[in-house]
Parts: sequence; structure tokens; C-alpha cells
Amino acid sequence: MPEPTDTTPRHPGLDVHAVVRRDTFRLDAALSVAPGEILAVLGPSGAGKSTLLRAIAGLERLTAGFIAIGGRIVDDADRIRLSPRERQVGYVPQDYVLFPRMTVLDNVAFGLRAHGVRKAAARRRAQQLLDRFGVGALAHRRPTEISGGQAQRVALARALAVDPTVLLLDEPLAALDIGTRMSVRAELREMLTTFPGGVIVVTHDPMDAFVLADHLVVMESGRVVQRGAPAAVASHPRTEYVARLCGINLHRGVCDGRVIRLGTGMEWQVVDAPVGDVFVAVRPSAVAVYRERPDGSPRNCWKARVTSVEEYGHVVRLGVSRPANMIADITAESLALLRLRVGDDAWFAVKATDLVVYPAAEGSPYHPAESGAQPSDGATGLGV
Ligand SMILES: Nc1ncnc2c1ncn2[C@@H]1O[C@H](COP(=O)(O)OP(=O)(O)OP(=O)(O)O)[C@@H](O)[C@H]1O
Repeated sequence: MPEPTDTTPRHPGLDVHAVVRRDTFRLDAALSVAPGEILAVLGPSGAGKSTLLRAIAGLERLTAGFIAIGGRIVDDADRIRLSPRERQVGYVPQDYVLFPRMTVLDNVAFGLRAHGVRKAAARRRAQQLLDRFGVGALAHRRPTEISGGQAQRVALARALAVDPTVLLLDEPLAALDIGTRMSVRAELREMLTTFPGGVIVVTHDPMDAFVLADHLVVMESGRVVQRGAPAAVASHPRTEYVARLCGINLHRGVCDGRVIRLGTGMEWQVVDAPVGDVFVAVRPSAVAVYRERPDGSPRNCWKARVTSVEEYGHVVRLGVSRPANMIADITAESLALLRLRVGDDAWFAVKATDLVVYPAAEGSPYHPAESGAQPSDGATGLGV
């Protein structure tokens, strides 16, 4: 990570190291987005995602660091601080914030007018964009007379009207109901792939990151805690937050290459695993459940008390907390055969070949699953 004083842009897209101090909160995050690339910033509420976007857009003052857009410094936290309009940034805030008294057409033409484009030309360009996004027929309505999905397209058209180098979308789908969300998400992906600049999509929904983004940055408490391709992040989580979002069991232990000793004292056999401090990820569907101890099984096996039983369609998710927080997905038929209820003891097992083991970086911000949080809380993600 560059030092906050390093103001050397690395490529023609977006290059940022943003430090923002505010009361007890401190944002300190570095990221780059190449032209044509879509980066998702995923994180829990209060992680600093909106603060980061607002800093890039020029709406938040940097305490330290720099922002380079299109190969030029637009903010160095010192002498250089271009206004939002001068930054070549298209910014769509969380609730779209369309001007309620203007028509949809004038909302989209607004940015162009602010850049000095004459009224007739600005309106022509605005109409073209609205047509392209399939909402041209709504040009003369007010924002209060259109749906959430339509408002999302209008807001996107407005942000793109000024030909930005970088497009910043803050929770673009959060205001939509679940049904609309899925279709608009797919449409948004289509629209974004034709945009030549870099895109940052802020979201707290891992599905948005999977469908929309090429790369993923995970933020917690103002810091980047993990980055990579979405599938790689989901299969190799490094924090409990990421593991829960993706519905993966995550543990940490010390490995000698063949056996991992978990923090809880349990020992698991592994195959060709790295030596040292490691993370172990286990898919809930890879955890087998028995009433009695399975005989002669090559699996890692332990007894635990069931703490939760939740049905998700044909899948039943069992939670156990000791000796290690764990979720196991079994079929409804299996549950009927096992006749398990909360408070019952059962045997749990995982094959050595189903354990995904990877080195844990020094000082990694993992919060042990034994901290008291229940494994079923929020563990409703993708189950990859
Ligand atoms: N205008 C403000 N004044 C003071 N503190 C603020 C302000 N806006 C945000 N904060 C605080 O800054 C921190 C980061 O907030 P931010 O909105 O960037 O997080 P976020 O990840 O976008 O959260 P969310 O997903 O809920 O929008 C939080 O602790 C928040 O309470």
C-alpha cells in the first residue's frame, strides 16, 4: 500500500489512497480501477464505503492521501482539490437524489447544462441517453411519477451524461424490491459493460458483487480487509464477515502439513496443506451429520449440540457452537431421518479433501468464531 504522501498515479483509470478522519471513525483505503473495469466495494454498514465514494467525488475532504483520475491528481489532501464538477466523475448517491421539481429529461440534462452545454443540445443528449436506457417515454414525468427501477436508470443516465472517466454507484439496487432488483441488476451489468471508464459499485449485497463486478474489495471499519476476484474472495474468506456473507464456515489454526490444530483444540486431518498459521474454509454442504459416531470413517469427526435448525426450501441449515461454530446444510429428508432438534447432540464430520486450507496473513483481522456470535446469524449467502 502506498504511503499517504505518495501522489504518483499508476494508470489512466482511478488510483486512490483515501484517508479521512471524522470523530472516532478513520477511513484509510487504497484502491485502483482500470478503464473498463468494474470494482465492487462490499462491507457492512458503517464500514466507510460511502465516505470513500464521496471523497473520490470531491464531496468529502481528505485528511491525507491522494486521488488520481485519468492519470491526473485531482486531490492531494493539500494544495490540489478539484471541485466535484472538475473531476470527470459520475456519481450516483444511494437514493439517486433526482431533483423532484424537474422533469426526468431536465434531471439528465442538468449536468450538461452545468458544464456549459446549451439547453437544446443538452436536452437532445439527455433524450438519447434516456432512450438508450429504455426510459425515453418518461422524459416529461417528474421523479415522483416513476418507479424505483426507472429512477435508477434515470440516475445512471444523468451520471453518464457528462462522459465521466469514472462512474461511482452507491448501493445502486438498495432502493428496489427483491423482484425488481434481480432484473435491474442484470440490466445494470449490461449497461456498465458498454461504459469505457472505470466503475466502482458500493454494496452490502454479495450477489451484486458477483453479478456486477470483475474485482472485489471488502471493507470493514474503514480498512480494506480483503481484495480479489469475487469467486476467489468467497471461496477463501479472510474475515468472519466475508465468511458469513458467503455462507462458509471459517476457522483458523496452526498446520504442520497433515494436521490442523484449531484454536478450539480440535484437530483435523488435511491433505497437502500449507504449514503454519492457516485459515480453513468448509462449505456447509460438505459437513455430514450423524446420530451415532460413524464407524471406520476417514473423516474428521466431532460431537456437538445442535443450536439452531432453519429451513431454506429443500435445505435445512443446522448450527452448532461447540467445540467450534459451524453450519451444516442437509436435506429436509435427512433431517426427518435424523430427527434432530435444537438441544440434541449429533456427530459432525468433514472429509480432509473438503477442507480448503490457505495461509493466514500475519495480523489478519479475523475475529474468532468463538467470540459468542451464532453461526446461523446472517449465514444466508451464496453457499459457494
Ligand atoms: N455526515 C456524517 N457526520 C458524522 N459521521 C458520519 C457522517 N456520515 C457518516 N458518518 C460516520 O462515518 C462512518 C462511515 O460511514 P459511511 O456512511 O461511509 O459507511 P458505509 O459503509 O457507507 O455505511 P452504509 O452501508 O450504512 O451506508 C460511520 O461511523 C458513520 O457513522
